[in-house]
Amino acid sequence: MVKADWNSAIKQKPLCFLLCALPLVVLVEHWAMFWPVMLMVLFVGLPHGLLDPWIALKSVSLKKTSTWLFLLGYLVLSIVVYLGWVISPLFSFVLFLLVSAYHFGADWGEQPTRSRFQCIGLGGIIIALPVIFHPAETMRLFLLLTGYDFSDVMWLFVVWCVVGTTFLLYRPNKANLVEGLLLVIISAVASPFIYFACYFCLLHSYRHYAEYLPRIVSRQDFSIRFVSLLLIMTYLFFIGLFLSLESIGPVEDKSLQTLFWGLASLTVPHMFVIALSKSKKS
Ligand SMILES: CC1=C(/C=C/C(C)=C/C=C/C(C)=C/C=C/C=C(C)/C=C/C=C(C)/C=C/C2=C(C)CCCC2(C)C)C(C)(C)CCC1
Ligand SMILES: [Fe+2]
Repeated sequence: MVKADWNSAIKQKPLCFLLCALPLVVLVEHWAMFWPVMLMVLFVGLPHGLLDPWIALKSVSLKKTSTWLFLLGYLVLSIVVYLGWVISPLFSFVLFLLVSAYHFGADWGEQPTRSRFQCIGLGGIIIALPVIFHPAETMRLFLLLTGYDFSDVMWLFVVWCVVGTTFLLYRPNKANLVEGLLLVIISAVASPFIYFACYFCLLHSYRHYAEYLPRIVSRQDFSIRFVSLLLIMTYLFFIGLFLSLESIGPVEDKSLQTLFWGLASLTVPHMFVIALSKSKKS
């Protein structure tokens, strides 16, 4: 895709999705979009991790691991990350941002074209945009998730975004540039959560399904029943998390806490799997 011309760059499916989302984001009141968008994250974005067992167990390093051992490891790692968040929310949050940036940045290129450091920089653009356009609302969400006020270090996000943009412009890929531009527009007009959902579902998760799903469903070991079981387990995990949280403030805030804490717990094992699959020969 590096040498693609503008014409094919703007015909990429994720770009079409973002273009379709744009009028909705501009025209519909954001409070009215909260629950539909939350459902989109839960039913479109969240399940993209369900392909992880099929991706991981095909990789060279885990080929001989039993499925149950893999699932247990995945679950234990998610719980450890969640407990880390309970013990030290600040440290875990910073780690979550860095790990997410790497995971998101990899959407815009990975080794050998981009180093890990560059991926973290590129992913920083995605994370920093709502901080830049909606500082008060984003700081409120960060406070909700960690109990810490990040207003004094907001400039770090600006620096992160500038570094990421430099990487994006250096050796530019036209599709990535158009995507970046659309994300800037959406982050400027949408609330941070709606912007995140657009990126997470329409771009990140779509790419993941497009890359892995056709190969996986054609395999003999793919089972709809097993995926459904994992999906039910995931929703039970989220429902348990929601019920275990103390209810202070509106139910929307509690749902956002559940969503981001849940995603943070799943991010580390999910990232390991993707890193394994990208480490070639999987
Ligand atoms: C397989 C398996 C399973 C499942 C899994 C899954 C389902 C996964 C998923 C995964 C996933 C699904 C992942 C995700 C990730 C995500 C992320 C990584 C995110 C991030 C985010 C961020 C970073 C954000 C930020 C912010 C905020 C917070 C606020 C507003 C603004 C902003 C946007 C900036 C289970 C456990 C059942 C069991 C075992 C096996
Ligand atoms: Fe992902």
